[in-house]
Amino acid sequence: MLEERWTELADVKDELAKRDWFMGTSGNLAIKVSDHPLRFLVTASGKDKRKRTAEDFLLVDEFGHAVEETHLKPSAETLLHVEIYRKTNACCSLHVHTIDNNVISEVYGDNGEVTFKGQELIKAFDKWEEEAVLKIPIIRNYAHIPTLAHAFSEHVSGDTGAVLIRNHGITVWGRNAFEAKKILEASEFLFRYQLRLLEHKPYQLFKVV
Ligand SMILES: CSC[C@@H](O)[C@@H](O)C(=O)COP(=O)(O)O
Ligand SMILES: [Zn+2]
Repeated sequence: MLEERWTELADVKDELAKRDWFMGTSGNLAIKVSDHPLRFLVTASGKDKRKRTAEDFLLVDEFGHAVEETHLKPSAETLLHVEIYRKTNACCSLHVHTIDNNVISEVYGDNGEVTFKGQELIKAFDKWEEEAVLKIPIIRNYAHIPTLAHAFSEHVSGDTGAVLIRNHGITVWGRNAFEAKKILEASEFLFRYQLRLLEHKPYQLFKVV
């Protein structure tokens, strides 16, 4: 089980790396290994997530603490992943910093959310109705991680979801690695689309959907 999950997460990490979504040492990923007790693999802190090594992940508990003695440190943002597994049935959570998600979070940050409507890729969020509306919350970026995790937690519900952290990045979750990656890719598509649209129709910025 542990090995399977490790490989699954390492494969997703490689795919996101191919898209160049791990600038600097940014980004962190997690995958659930067991429910009772809660155990999940999370990326080790401060690493270049574009590299694949035997020390990429470590197993942590429901507090985000390493389960075994190790020189590795869990991701600085492990508490956000803890909130996801504490509050939902999600099994995988992904966090990336991209230029697009940062710009979107700044442009729409004062609204506390960004809204999408009439875009086919909204279906990736399991919204199949004709005029589906997708709202992605945008929270403030706190340097103090327990405070950030608390603010983040208010928007964590449902087994799939996404939250933007202003001028920082996005964290998404899904029932498995495939679904979390789908949500992440769809979000980044929508952000790029919205930014391109604003170049051509700047008034869209002020339109309330
Ligand atoms: C130096 S990059 C940004 C980090 O502060 C953080 O936001 C991040 O995404 C990666 O931190 P990490 O502790 O490696 O999981
Ligand atoms: Zn981050």
